[in-house]
Amino acid sequence: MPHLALTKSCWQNFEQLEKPVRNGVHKAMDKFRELTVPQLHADKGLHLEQVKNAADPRMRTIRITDFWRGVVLAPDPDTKDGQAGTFLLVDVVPHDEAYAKAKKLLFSVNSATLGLEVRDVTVIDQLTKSMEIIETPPAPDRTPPPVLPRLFAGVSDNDMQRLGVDEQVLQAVRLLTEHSQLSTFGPFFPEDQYEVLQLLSLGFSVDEVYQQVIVTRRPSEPVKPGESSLEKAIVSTPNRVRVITSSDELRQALEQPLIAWKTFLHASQRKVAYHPRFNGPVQVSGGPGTGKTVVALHRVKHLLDRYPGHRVLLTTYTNALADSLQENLRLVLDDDAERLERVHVSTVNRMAVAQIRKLKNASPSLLGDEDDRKIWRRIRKDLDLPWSDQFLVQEYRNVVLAQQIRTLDAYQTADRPGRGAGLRRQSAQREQIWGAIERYHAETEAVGTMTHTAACQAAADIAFGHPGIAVQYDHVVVDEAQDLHPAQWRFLRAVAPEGPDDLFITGDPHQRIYDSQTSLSAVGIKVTGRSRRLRINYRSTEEILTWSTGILTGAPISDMSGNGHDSLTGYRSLLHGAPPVVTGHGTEAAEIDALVKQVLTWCDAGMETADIAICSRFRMPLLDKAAKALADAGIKSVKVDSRPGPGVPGVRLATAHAMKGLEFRAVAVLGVTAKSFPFAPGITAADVDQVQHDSDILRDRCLLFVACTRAREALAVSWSGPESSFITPLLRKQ
Ligand SMILES: Nc1ncnc2c1ncn2[C@@H]1O[C@H](COP(=O)(O)OP(=O)(O)OP(=O)(O)O)[C@@H](O)[C@H]1O
Repeated sequence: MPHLALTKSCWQNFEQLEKPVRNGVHKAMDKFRELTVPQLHADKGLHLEQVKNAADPRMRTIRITDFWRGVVLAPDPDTKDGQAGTFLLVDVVPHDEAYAKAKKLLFSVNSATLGLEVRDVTVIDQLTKSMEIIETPPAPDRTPPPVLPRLFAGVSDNDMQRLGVDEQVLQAVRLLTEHSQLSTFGPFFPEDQYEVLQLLSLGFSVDEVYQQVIVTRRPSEPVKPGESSLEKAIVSTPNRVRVITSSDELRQALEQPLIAWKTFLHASQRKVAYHPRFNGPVQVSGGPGTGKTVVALHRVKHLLDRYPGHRVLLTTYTNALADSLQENLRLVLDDDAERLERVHVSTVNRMAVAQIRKLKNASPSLLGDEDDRKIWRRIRKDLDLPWSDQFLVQEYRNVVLAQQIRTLDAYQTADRPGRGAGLRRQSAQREQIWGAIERYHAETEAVGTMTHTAACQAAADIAFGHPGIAVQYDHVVVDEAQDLHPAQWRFLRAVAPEGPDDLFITGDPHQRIYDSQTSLSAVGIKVTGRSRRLRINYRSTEEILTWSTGILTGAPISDMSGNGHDSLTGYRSLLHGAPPVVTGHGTEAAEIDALVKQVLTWCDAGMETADIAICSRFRMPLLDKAAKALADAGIKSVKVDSRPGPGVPGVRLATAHAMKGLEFRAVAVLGVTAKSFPFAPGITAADVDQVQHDSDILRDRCLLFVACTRAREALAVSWSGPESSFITPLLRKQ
């Protein structure tokens, strides 16, 4: 019997089809599973027919209803698969459109990745011709235009071929002189070839592109003699094609809403998520929206399937993100109770508190940042210390807690990485600070309070000290890892005993928005040789991405392993849309007025209120004013902190910190002023500690970057009065 496969675009369009058409698809698909190829051809209802004058002689159409047709790619006729091979349902469209589409599509097998690819031959030819016309020499009496350097002049035809760029594409590519032309042409090229060209244009060498694209994608087994390369390509392209193996699978698949990330992983995502076994901790990094969370979810699935009976901890940074992970886990595990039961989803802090509660039979009372700072302020004043409250808070958190320093002697000799203000070893200054720390310990212990970070430290001590009592997991998967403090890492290390597939870590150092600079190796987590990077953004348009990435230009970002710097080189999106709306206003009232108009425009364009988020650095006063103005305009709003479920209507209101990990079709970032980004009271003065000052500024820069990169289709950035210095260079470019 023949097999059936569906392309990603066919799936994506299926949801929009009317019920009778969907029923027609089901009926047609049933026949593909029940009949032999000759029977399929003979079936009157199905009307499987070859398309005349098609660019690809294997193109067929099938009848779905009176007016709708399926566009189908038939197996290669001259191979044994011609009789039992895979039919690919490419799209379901009205009759005339189906024939027009079937005529111009050409499927091929990429010579390097061996993946299936498709192109509209006519469009590429037309684009090439239009470029050639521009190049035609001018009349003899006109001055010839300057010869522009070619975009890919440095890449030989042989190398292009080695990377799978074929003749038709190469002919077009050789005419390109600018990146913008590649962005216009690219989406018409076969996907793997476009990806190769994008990376080359971003400055990656031929060998680097070969490693990144070809090696990751090429199937490990070569095409066997007699096997059809088309057939092999169909099964080797899971990021764009889904092969259906049973009638139940088809029915279930078509009935469920399409969740592209569940089915069509990019090769680089699949390779790491479904890697059979890692010998130790793995780190996956990538810019915003590159699918790190998606990969983490698929890894959980893989671990549950590979290790029956094993238990997995899936952690993230905030409760809101943990809720969303739990929800998505249900989807990726198809609601399978047995596997769901073996996964615990929690924030690290919540786990740590549970750990302490288990041992001490009482919950610690947790100190918020503001209350913690008040304690330090009092101690500073009482002891008449020459340092600021902030200096003391940071010294305790980033040196003492980070390195588990428990005695004056240890503090006197400790390195203080990331701290610029010099404190000599064995000095009276360190002794003075230690006095304050002892006082802090005594005060907080007396009333039984601790910060979340201290709770993680205590929980790690319990876990290491009482292994019998501590909860342990066979595997720990960590999302949003960039902000974890060393104490949190130690706790995670304690709950995940060392071994194969012990820790799977995803994060992005460009989104570090808390004051935690951790080196994984310093907390005993060695990822050398097991570090992977994702580069394609699936969330935002290239326009939003380019603008947002500009906020970080020139800012050195240290990587998670602690061994060097991270970069967004090669980070890109395949989506395109309108550029961000970036506007300064004379007054806050004018900014809020413009916001309400913007939200109404987005709603008029068909967005639900829950698809829209409004964000500012702080809740007060802007978000409250925005909520009131929206209410006056009859638009409901709801705070993200109140954890509204996905079905609750209302524009989402969030502080920039609360936007971490979330995404919306449209995002308005308000109050991007010189006073808010950076927020001076939160920045250590340069003359107090230059290193900490730079790190505080960077943290605020990343915060604005995080807020802007939550937008999928539309981003509006606004301020009143002087704008943030982080965006001034971007305004000059506009
Ligand atoms: N292979 C895929 N196919 C389709 N959509 C995808 C794919 N991978 C990720 N996405 C979508 O891209 C968006 C971003 O994914 P995800 O949240 O996993 O990225 P992330 O790297 O964790 O982002 P961030 O670091 O900004 O929080 C989500 O809407 C997700 O569903």
